[in-house]
Amino acid sequence: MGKYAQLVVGPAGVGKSTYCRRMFDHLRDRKRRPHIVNLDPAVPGDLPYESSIDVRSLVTVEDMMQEYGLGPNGALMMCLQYLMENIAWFEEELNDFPDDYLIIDCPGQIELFTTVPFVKGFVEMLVRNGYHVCTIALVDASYIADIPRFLSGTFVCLASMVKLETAHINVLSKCDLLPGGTSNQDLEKILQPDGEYLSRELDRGMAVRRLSKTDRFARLNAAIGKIIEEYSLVRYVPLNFEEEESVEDLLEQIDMTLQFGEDEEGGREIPDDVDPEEDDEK
Ligand SMILES: Nc1nc2c(ncn2[C@@H]2O[C@H](COP(=O)(O)OP(=O)(O)OP(=O)(O)O)[C@@H](O)[C@H]2O)c(=O)[nH]1
Repeated sequence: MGKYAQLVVGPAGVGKSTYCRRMFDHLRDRKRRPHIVNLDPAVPGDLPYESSIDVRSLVTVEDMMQEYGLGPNGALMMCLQYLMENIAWFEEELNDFPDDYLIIDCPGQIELFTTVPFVKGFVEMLVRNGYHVCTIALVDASYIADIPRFLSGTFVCLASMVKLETAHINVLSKCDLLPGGTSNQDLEKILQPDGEYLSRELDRGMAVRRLSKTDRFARLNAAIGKIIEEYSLVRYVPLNFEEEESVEDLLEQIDMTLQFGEDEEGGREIPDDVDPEEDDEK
């Protein structure tokens, strides 16, 4: 049986902790063995879930602020550097979890996934320890009402995809909050991005913000739409925790991405009514 990890990333308030808690329940109901890891040393007080590993047992932002007189962002960087220097501590904690499934709640600061090397180093440590890692990048569904905002969220996802080099799934979080009038057609333009629609919306956004649209910007907007559509760089999975089917779909995609179940010795159970040999012949 393999070892799996979901690295849950996204800006502050996008729903990472909620995702971890709800994903934990779903995985446990499916007889997996999930563990939540809190990787954010800045969380004050109690976590909204029961964690199996909490980086705050090693170091906290508050400790670093007091010890070095740093502000919160500098202290966060210092904490993660400290974690990487003491990664043996984390690996020791992991030793208790053979064959298990980690759900890792990450801090929301974007620079951790774009410029500084800590999270990449952390992923490499997991891989070294036999984990198959999938990054789950969350973007708030409310962003789709404002395409320039949505695209900036999308480029953040893209940056973490390029930087972390793991299997990667973009998730549109909080879909239960989408306005009632949102049609499947509207949503489809986002989930399977329509380049022309995106560049048109970028042009429109500039007009609304009274920005002067030079040819150069027009070409840039067109190029952004094209990159996202033609190179299939970004696909989103909508997630609505109020709908069981939505969570099932996401889990299926994660399983496929992590190639869960390909290994005969473990992974997803094959339903009783399916003959694997017959299936192979198809
Ligand atoms: N309706 C709805 N609300 C959600 C959902 N996910 C999160 N929220 C709410 O959004 C707020 C932020 O959620 P968190 O899970 O704390 O977000 P986070 O990304 O962990 O936030 P930070 O830890 O600050 O980075 C909370 O009030 C949640 O209750 C969701 O799927 N649906």
